[in-house]
Amino acid sequence: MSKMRVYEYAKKHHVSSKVIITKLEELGFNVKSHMSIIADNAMSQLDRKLNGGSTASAQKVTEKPNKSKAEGPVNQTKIKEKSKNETTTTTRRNDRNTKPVKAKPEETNANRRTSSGANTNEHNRFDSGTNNRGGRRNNNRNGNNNGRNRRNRRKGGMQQTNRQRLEIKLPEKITLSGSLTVGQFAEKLGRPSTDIIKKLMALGVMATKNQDLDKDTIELLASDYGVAVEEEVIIDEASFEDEGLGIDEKTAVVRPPVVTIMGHVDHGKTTLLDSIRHTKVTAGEAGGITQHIGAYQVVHNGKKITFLDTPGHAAFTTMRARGAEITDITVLVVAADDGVMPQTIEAIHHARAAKVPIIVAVNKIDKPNANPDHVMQELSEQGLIPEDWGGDTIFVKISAKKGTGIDDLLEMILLVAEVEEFKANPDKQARGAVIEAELDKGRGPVATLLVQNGSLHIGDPIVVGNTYGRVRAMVNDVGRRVKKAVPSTPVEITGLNNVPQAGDQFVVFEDEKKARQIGEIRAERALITERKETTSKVSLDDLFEKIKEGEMKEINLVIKADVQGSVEALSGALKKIDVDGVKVNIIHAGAGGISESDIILASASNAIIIGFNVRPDNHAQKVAEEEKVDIRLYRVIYDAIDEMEAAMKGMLDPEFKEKVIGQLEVRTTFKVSRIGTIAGCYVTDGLISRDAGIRLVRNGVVIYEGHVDTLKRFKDDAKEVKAGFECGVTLENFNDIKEGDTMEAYVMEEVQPK
Ligand SMILES: Nc1nc2c(ncn2[C@@H]2O[C@H](COP(=O)(O)OP(=O)(O)OP(=O)(O)O)[C@@H](O)[C@H]2O)c(=O)[nH]1
Repeated sequence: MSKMRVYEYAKKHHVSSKVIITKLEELGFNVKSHMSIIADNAMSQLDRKLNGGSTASAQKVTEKPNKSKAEGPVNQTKIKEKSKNETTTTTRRNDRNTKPVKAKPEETNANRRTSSGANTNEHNRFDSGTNNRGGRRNNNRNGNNNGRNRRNRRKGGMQQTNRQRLEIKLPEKITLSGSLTVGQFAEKLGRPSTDIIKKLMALGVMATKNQDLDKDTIELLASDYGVAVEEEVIIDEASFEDEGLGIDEKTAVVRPPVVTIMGHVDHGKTTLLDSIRHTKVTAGEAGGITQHIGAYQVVHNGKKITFLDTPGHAAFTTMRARGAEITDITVLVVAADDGVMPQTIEAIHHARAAKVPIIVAVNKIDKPNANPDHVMQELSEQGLIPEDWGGDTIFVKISAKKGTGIDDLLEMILLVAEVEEFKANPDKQARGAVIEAELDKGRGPVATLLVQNGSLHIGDPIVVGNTYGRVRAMVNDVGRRVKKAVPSTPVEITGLNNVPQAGDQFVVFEDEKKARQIGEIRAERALITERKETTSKVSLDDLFEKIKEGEMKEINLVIKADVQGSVEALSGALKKIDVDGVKVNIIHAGAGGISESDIILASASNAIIIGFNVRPDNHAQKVAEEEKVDIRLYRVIYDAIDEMEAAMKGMLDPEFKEKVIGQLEVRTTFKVSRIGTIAGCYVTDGLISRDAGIRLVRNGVVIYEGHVDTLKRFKDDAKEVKAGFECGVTLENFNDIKEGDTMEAYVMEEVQPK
């Protein structure tokens, strides 16, 4: 029996949720709301109570025996219901004759087949004529010769029709996209519609020629004729992201690896990129190295490596958030004099979420206080164990500033590339992603593309994100005009009708007309999507639906908390939740406020953010809204765990949701002996009201949560103060307010269940 919520059950039985809640309470079950799931034992008792002892479906059948005549598409559920219906009726008759008949329709048919002795043809399993006769035979067995004669006459006629039908050859397979009407299905089979209608009747479904059949029913009927059903593959060329890069393993050849450099602030990412570029880009190339197109290629030992010239994980994950997976290898730069820092860990999590191998570059080894062993030790704790210590992570000691170890690093990148075997088909039409794009005053839209498969040529008709055009000019990373770009090559192109976005994907089409058509469709779709503000991102509210529909087997979480201890406690507890075999997967956990980087990571990995005693800053909040990332904030660890578990079980209480109504900055404070600390605030966004809930935030961490005690405009009490105005605020039982703190005003709003 599948799980059902109270309202679903009520709907099924055409009564109000209240009736069901009352009945459940009468049965001694505690029901929270109409959203509550009915336990299996409760459901069976409820079924009995509602139906006076019979099952729910039997009751329904008794009341409405001809429900199948109702309009609407025929589907398997209806058939199953009808089969039950049929069965119930038969059982009753047989009860009277004290001859019980097996319940399942197949078995009834099997009986019929055996008793008729002749027809073992699978194709006629559901033949309505025979099936009805089966029922009649039971009734007529007590010596009704008229019935038998009639049956024999019909049987003769039937055999003749079957012979005629055999002459019309059935197709081996039929194709379908979505549903078909009875008439269309019959036409595909080369059979009269009446045949199909009869078969449906045998299944207890009354259908007309124009009635829609769903896919399952079509498959069922077709298999009865021994005909296979194939889904028609409609290639939506405008949704090329779904097609992947189209790499053909058989003809694929090795391509250069694409490398991204990540690491903590000031650990030397830019210096390393510059150092590689200076030492490796051949001097004397036209344009030299003045050109910057967001990526460059170097040659080491005769082999090419492509570097993305935008250090930092923000760029990396923004790409991923847009669906582009372009990095093959991550070089994690860690300064030997500083060791593992928060962004080092973040970078590890970003790379892991993207399933990209990591090479560690221990930088600044020229410094007197450099301690590479310490870095190795710290990274081992993060699961990156050096090869020297028995692990499988490559560590290279470098000085980006002095150029030490750069060759070793490149050597190692090539080694990883060799092991991973990055391949592409240079002979295909090009596909890839946008690294950067901008509007150039003179040249119009300019985009740096990374060719990921195939080769890009001058003149190629192209669709890039929601833009299109023809590759007018193509320039490589050293400023040279080129006619062709093979896989893993970054090139800057002109000729697009608009500016695409970083991370957008591109595809070359056979002709310009097609490219234009596809580009326009995509632009239009993007506009509609933007208008609808639709999102496929997961939120705690819709988690259960996704689990139920089998869409989710893993729930990705980003956890942020005020201190490391809470991070560990919360991560540990959340990881243990296991509902319906769905696993909680923590892709990043760290101490500190919720930053834009957290949001982008969550967006790229379709994760929910769990914040404990922390808040997103204003910018992060805006990005979260844009990216539709669900942020859940808690002050009690158990609330977080309970809510996550409830959401996974579909029991999330949807009644109230917090709505932030305003943001305030504390600009000064006054201490008044009898009153306490008065915060002189400026409302930066929205408003604050007298009855609002307040959160006091210091450096991204929630210091206080409670209520406004007094709210004043100058000396007068105020009901609310809007953005752009100053006010005096005191908080209930709290005085530790400091200049520079921020306040978040919120109210609780009732949410209508979906
Ligand atoms: N001694 C020494 N200094 C280095 C080395 N690599 C980088 N630095 C210095 O470290 C500082 C930061 O280097 P950057 O390359 O800007 O670091 P980054 O990681 O790109 O920094 P952000 O862009 O701010 O994230 C600069 O002053 C560099 O000169 C090195 O190998 N040795």
